[in-house]
Amino acid sequence: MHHSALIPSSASRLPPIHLNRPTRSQDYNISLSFQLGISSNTFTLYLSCRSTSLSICWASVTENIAIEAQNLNYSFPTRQGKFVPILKDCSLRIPSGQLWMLLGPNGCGKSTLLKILAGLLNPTNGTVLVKRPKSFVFQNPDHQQVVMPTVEADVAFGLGKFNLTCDEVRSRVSKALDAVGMFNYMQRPVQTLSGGQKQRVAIAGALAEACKVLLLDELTTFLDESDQVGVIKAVKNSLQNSGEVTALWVTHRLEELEYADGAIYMEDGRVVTHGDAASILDFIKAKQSSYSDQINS
Ligand SMILES: Nc1ncnc2c1ncn2[C@@H]1O[C@H](COP(=O)(O)OP(=O)(O)OP(=O)(O)O)[C@@H](O)[C@H]1O
Repeated sequence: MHHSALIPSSASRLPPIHLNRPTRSQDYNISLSFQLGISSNTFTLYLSCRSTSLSICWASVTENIAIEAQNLNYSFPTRQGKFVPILKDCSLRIPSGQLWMLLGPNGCGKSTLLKILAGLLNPTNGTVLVKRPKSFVFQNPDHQQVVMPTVEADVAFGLGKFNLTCDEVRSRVSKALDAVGMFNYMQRPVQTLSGGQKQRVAIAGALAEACKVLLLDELTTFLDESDQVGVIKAVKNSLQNSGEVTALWVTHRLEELEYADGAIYMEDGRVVTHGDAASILDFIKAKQSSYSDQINS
């Protein structure tokens, strides 16, 4: 892979710095990224090394990109000491304030990619930039962050790490529960909620912590249709209210694409295509119909 693939075209490139030739004879690439909290902007330092020269450039990651991955690879180590490739050269870009979906057949690597974006797994190589704070919400509502006796206490629980007054905590909890349509459930014991309501409370917890990116792993898998629609509308509503929260939603359900701004379609560890939701829906439908034609012929 040529080093220029790692460098955004908008980057202002500095003159190359020449280094001694590496001891190994083949060309190789290095890409490193740093997130610096300089005012409201995020800056990335890209280092690209090819054989005898190292070129360095600063790229300002524009405010309107919330999630960016470049040439991500991930392999699982086996007990025999071998590596099984799971993600292969995945690149994607998601603008701020949008709801994107991640789709693909079972085992294609969606959850693995989401966990890398969440920082729960480290990629074997490649770069990842995700705006912070970011929150990962799990698939099964009974296995996740919901731990306190009432809905209000549960959402307030995560705010303990901030130095907030009681009024600030109350205000954040109310706003977050309102955004997901759970304001009237504030005093309900968590265990009396439906699966979808628990998911909405978990999302409210992330919103109360002022998260900028929500990473949502197949939230609707165990939900019935009305809970499913309730959760997805809650996410959409939260994004619209804040204007700056971005969500990436892993799903198998094509009908959920109607709520999305954009989507990524994966197969066998690769990002096959990504773009606006309508185009991805057309792409998947065309694939499905050519598959049925093959079966019926
Ligand atoms: N801990 C692990 N060790 C070894 N292989 C794993 C591990 N976790 C996942 N895999 C493999 O990695 C591949 C991708 O898994 P992943 O869960 O990311 O896929 P997915 O697209 O989310 O699947 P699904 O839609 O079924 O949830 C699969 O082949 C899976 O078997």
